[in-house]
Amino acid sequence: MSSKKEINEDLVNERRKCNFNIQEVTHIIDGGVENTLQRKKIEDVALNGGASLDDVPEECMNLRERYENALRKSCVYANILRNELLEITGIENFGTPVIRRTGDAFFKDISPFMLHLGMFVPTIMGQCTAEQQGIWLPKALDMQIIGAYAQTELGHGTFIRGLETTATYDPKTKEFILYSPTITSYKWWAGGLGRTANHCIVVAQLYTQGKCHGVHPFIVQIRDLDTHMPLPGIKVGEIGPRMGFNTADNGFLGFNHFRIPRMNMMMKNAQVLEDGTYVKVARHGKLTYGTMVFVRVTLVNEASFNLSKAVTIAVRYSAVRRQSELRPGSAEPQILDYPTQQHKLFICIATAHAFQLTANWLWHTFTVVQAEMRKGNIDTLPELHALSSCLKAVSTSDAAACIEQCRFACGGHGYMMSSNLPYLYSFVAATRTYEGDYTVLLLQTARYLVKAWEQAEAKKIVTPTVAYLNRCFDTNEKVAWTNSPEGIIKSFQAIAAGKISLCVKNIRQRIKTGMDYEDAWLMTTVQLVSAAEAHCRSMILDTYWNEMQRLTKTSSDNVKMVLYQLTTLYLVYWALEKSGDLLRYTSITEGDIDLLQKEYEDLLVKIRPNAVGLVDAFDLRDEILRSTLGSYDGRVYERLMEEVQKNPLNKVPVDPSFQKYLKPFMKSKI
Ligand SMILES: CCCCCCCCCCCCCCC/C=C/C(=O)SCCNC(=O)CCNC(=O)[C@H](O)C(C)(C)COP(=O)(O)OP(=O)(O)OC[C@H]1O[C@@H](n2cnc3c(N)ncnc32)[C@H](O)[C@@H]1OP(=O)(O)O
Ligand SMILES: Cc1cc2nc3c(=O)[nH]c(=O)nc-3n(C[C@H](O)[C@H](O)[C@H](O)COP(=O)(O)OP(=O)(O)OC[C@H]3O[C@@H](n4cnc5c(N)ncnc54)[C@H](O)[C@@H]3O)c2cc1C
Repeated sequence: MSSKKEINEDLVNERRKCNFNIQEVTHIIDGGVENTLQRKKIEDVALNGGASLDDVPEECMNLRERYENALRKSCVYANILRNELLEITGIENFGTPVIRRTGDAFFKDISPFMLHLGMFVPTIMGQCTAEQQGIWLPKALDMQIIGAYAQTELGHGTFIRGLETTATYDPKTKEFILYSPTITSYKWWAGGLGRTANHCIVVAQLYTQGKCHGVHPFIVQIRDLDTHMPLPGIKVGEIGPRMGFNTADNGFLGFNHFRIPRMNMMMKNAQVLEDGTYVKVARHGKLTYGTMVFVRVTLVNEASFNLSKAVTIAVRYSAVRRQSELRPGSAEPQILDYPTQQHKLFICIATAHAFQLTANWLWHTFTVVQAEMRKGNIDTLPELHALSSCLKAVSTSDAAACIEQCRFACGGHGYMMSSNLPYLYSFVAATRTYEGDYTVLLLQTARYLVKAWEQAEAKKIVTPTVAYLNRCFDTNEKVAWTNSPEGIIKSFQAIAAGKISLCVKNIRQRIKTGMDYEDAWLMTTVQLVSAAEAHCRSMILDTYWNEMQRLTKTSSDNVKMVLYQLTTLYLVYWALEKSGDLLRYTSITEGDIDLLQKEYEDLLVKIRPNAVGLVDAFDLRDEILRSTLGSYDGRVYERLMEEVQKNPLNKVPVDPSFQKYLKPFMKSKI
C-alpha cells in the first residue's frame, strides 16, 4: 500500500506518457484562459469556505437526516453564493454553470435550493414585468424568500394545456382564486416544494370574465415566513423516495380556494386588468414556456459536465485497476489496456467534448434569440425551440447511457455509492425525463423538420440549422460516400433529410388512404422520432467538428493531434453505429464499413497513451468528483477502506439486531 500522500504508480506513469499540454486542453474546454482562471477563482472561494465533507456519507443517512443535512449544507453554500460568488460573477451571471458546479462539492445528491436557483429565479427574470421583478427579484436573490416551480400535476406533465389547477380572477377583491378541483390536479414533483419553499411559481388555467385563457404562471406564497406553517387553503408535502433527487424534497401541492393578489400573476406576456379584462402582450403564444427553453439549453451543459465527471472516475480507475492475464503467467494488465475497455471509455471523453462545444454554441444561439426577442423579433423562436428540444433530448439520453457505461467499466466497485457513479447516473437519467420527456421533445423537433421540408420543397430558403434540406431536396440518388470528417457529416445530413422525406411521404400516403392528418402523423411518429434524432446527430457532429477546428487553430501540434483523434473517433463511432442508415442513404459499401472499423480500432490505440491526460484536462477537483475510485491520486483501495470506516453499521462489532432477531431465530426449532 502506498502512503497517504503518494500518487498511485500507474497513474504517475500514465501522466508521464501523456504527450500533450493538459492545460491547453483545459482552456479549450473552459472556453479560453480567462474562463479557466475565473472558474478556478470561483472554486477556490466556494470550496475554501468549507465544502462540507460529511462525516457520515449521505447514503448512510435515513430520509430525514439526509434532508436536514442537505438543508444545513445548502445554507452554508447559499451564504457563500450570495456573499462571495455573486460578487465575482456579477448578479446577471448568477446561474453560470461554473457556480453550479461548485455545488457538487457540497451535495452528492441535490440541494433543496436547486430549483429556487435553477427555475424560480429564472422565471421571475423571464416572466415578470420590470415592476414585478423589482418586487420579487431582490428578495429571491437574497433568499429572503425561497421558491419552487410547480407546473407538473399528478395527472399531467407533458401536456401542459391539460393542467387542471385553476386561477379565477375576482374583480371585486382584485384577487385570483387558486383551486385544485380533482386529485389529478394536485401539483406533483416540484423540487424544493415539499419541505423547503415558502413560495412557488404555479402554472394554472387562467379564468377571467367567464372565459379560460389557457395556462399562465403565478407567484404564490404557500408558507408563513416566520413559522413555515402552510397557509390556510394550502395542502403541501413531500412525494416520497425516488430513484435519485432524494434530498430535493420534491413536493405535492393543492389549493382550496386560495386567494392571491392580482399582481401575483406574472404579467410580462399577458395581463389581467383590474376590471378583469385579459390583455395579451406577447406576440408568440408560447413565451410562457420560456423557462423550460432556458433550462433545456442549460441541460446540454449539465449532460457534458456530469459525463466528464463519470469518465474521469472510470478512466483513472481503469489505469489503477489490474485484472486477468494476457498470456499465461504474465503480469496482470491495467484494465485500460483492453481495447474493449477503451471502446467503452474513449467515446465518453469525446461525447463530453462534443456536448460541451454544442452547449456553448447553443447558449450563444439562445442569447442571440433573446436579444432579438427583446427588440420584438420572434421569428427565430421556433428554430430555437426545435434546437433546444432535440439537443436536450439526445444529450441527456446519450449522457445517461455513457455514464452507465462508465459504471460497467468499473466492475463491482462502480456499483458502490461511494464511487459516485450511481448518483451521477440517477441524476442524469432524470434529465432525460424532466423538462420535457425524450420522445415528446424529439416530436417537437420533428414538427419543425416537416415544416422545413415543405418549405424546401416549395423552393423557399429554410433556416440555417436545416439549410442542408435545400441541398438534399432534389437528390433522389444516394449521397456519394467519402470517408472524411466532412464526408461523414454530409452523410448524416443525407440520413436526416432522407428520413424526414420518408416521414412526409408516409404521412401523405396515409392521408391518401383516408386518414386525417392527426392520425397520419400519429402512425408516423416512430419514424418522426428517428428523423429528429438523425437531424440532431448531424448537428452535434457538425458543431463538434467545426468548433474544434476553430478552437484549435492556434494550439500546439500535439494538442491539435489528440483532439483531432478524439473528434474523428466520435465521427467514426457514430458512422459505425448508424451503418445501416448509411447503407440506406449513401453509397457506402461493406468494404468502406470494414475500413471504418479498422480506423476506429487504430484510433483507440492512438488515444490510449493520452487517456489519463485527457480526463485530467477536465480539471475536476476531488472535492467536486467525490469518488473513491476517481480521485487524482488514484488511492482507490485505500479510499474504499476509509469509506468502510464511516459506515454506521460498522460502529459496533455486533449489531443489536443479532440479539433481537438472529439469535432467537437460530435457536428456534423447526
Ligand atoms: C447554484 C447555481 C444554480 C444555477 C442554476 C443552474 C441550473 C442547471 C440545472 C437546472 C436544473 C433544473 C432542474 C429542473 C427539474 C425539473 C423541472 C421540470 O421538469 S419543470 C416542468 C417541465 N415540463 C415540461 O417540460 C413539459 C413538456 N411539455 C411541453 O413543453 C409542451 O407541453 C409541449 C411542447 C410538449 C406541447 O405543448 P402544447 O402547448 O400542447 O403545444 P403544441 O404541441 O400544440 O404546439 C403548439 C406550437 O407551439 C410550439 N411550441 C411548443 N413549445 C414551445 C416553446 N417552449 N417555445 C416555442 N414554441 C413552442 C410547437 O412547436 C408548436 O408549433 P407549431 O408551429 O404549431 O408546430
Ligand atoms: C426528478 C424530477 C424532477 C422534476 N421536477 C419538476 C419540477 O421541479 N417542477 C415541475 O413542474 N415538474 C417537475 N418534474 C416533472 C417532469 O417535468 C415531468 O415528469 C416530465 O415533463 C414528463 O411528464 P410526465 O411525467 O407527465 O410523463 P408522461 O407524459 O406521462 O410520459 C409517460 C410516457 O408517455 C409518453 N408520451 C406522453 N405524451 C406523449 C406524446 N404526445 N407522444 C408520444 N409519447 C408521449 C412519454 O414519451 C413517456 O414515455 C420532475 C420530474 C422528475 C423525474
